[in-house]
Amino acid sequence: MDEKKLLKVFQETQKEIMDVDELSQYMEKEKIMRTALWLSGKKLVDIIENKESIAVLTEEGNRVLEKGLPERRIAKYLKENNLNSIPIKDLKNILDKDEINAALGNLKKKGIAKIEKGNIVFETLDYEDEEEILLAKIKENPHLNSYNEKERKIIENLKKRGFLKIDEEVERKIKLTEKGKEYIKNPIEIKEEITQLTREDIIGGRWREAYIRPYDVKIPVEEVYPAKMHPLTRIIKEIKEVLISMGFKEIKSPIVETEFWNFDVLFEPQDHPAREMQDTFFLKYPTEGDVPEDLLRKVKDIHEDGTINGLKISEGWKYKFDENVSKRTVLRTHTTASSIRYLASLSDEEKEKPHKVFCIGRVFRNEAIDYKHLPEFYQCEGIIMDDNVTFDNLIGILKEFLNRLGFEKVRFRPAYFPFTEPSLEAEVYLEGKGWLELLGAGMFRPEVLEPLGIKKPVLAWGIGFSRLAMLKLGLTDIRDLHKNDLDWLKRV
Ligand SMILES: N[C@@H](Cc1ccccc1)C(=O)O
Repeated sequence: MDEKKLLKVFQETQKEIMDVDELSQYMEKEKIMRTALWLSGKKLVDIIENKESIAVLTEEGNRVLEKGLPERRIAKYLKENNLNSIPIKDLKNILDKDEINAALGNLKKKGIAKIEKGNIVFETLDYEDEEEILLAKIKENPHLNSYNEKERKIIENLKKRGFLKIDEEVERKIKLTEKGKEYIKNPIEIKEEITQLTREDIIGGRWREAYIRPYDVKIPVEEVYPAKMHPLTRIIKEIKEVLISMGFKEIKSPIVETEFWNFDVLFEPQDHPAREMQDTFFLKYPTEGDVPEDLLRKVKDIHEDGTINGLKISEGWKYKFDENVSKRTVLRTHTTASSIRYLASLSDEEKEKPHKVFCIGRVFRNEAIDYKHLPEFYQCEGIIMDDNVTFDNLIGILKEFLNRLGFEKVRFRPAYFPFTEPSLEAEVYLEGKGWLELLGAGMFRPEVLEPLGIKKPVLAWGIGFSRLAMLKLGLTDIRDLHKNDLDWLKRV
């Protein structure tokens, strides 16, 4: 209906081309462009855009218009006080500090006053100032192309002085095409139109007579940015949904961890290089954490000589285990600490049942910050405990998991972790980037499971989640994940 209305305006005014201002006498302004776009899609009109520079007075410029330029304010002051000169040092009573220098310079440049022995001496107090005149003119007519060269120079100066800024304005005209001209030769009948079908329309039968307007989803509209979750939160949610749909249950564990849970229980020897300063954040407060004594003894035996309750199951690491090291506190370096805490928490009865759990959380490593390293990042970790689960099952599950996260090509290669055997690393293929390492996995070693009294095999995997988030969001710098750049957040 609006389209017909607009064409009817052309028909009645017998004009061929009209701008938005003219048309707004006949139609609401917001509707004009939308309607014109629709008509131009039907080749009935052309939209002609004209970019034009306009000068807009700044807040300061408006003030000047009201009170005069700083140099004028000096002149006014002198006039009111029947003077024709003033010491420079007294200017601070009339002007702001930052106006003084410019005012002095301009008085001299414009030949309005001279400076003699620290005094400003005016030739005349009633002078015309081109800058003031032009400022007033621009307020009336901001279109730059209506000013001549000399005026433009002045405008340039007003801009430098901060009284104006130059903006670009797009002027749009709507012009009938040949097809449009043909169309308006015939009478235009405007029928009642339904844009939103209501219950009353349906019951009352109005739908039968009125024209029901179809949607045109191609009409450009202003972009809107609805409120949304941070992309990282969104991906965490997505991963959780995938894992929950695969039958996993979520677990959590503390960020401040003892070396015992972060390393010892995982059969990482106490002199393992990963514990060294460069990787682990050791905490000053609290210095020590609680460690279950019974388990501590078992873990100590396994580390020292590979025995469990006096039974030798492994070579062990053959060194002197230090219980004080176990109690030291660290920021957890991996979420495997959560998995192992979960296994240790199972009662005898629960140990008879199968378990599938996962944990997503922050982990910390003392690494130099660069495009792919942050000292704090996310990991997502999962375990499956059940009779007869095998390494093949692990590969199958990981393939499924990675596929569901949107990675189609996945490959595995052997790897080493102190707590799993066999171990593997999974890589995913990304178009244009090649193979990228994404996760580590394996079957917990007997040295890990036996002290916990777990007899069933346990599959475990840990995924570098921040990395995954980067890949999914198409970022090349991990720092961008946390920069909270609003433009990026709006779009992503
Ligand atoms: N925790 C290991 C990943 C891993 C988890 C579970 C099993 C094997 C490996 C890491 O941080 O790199």
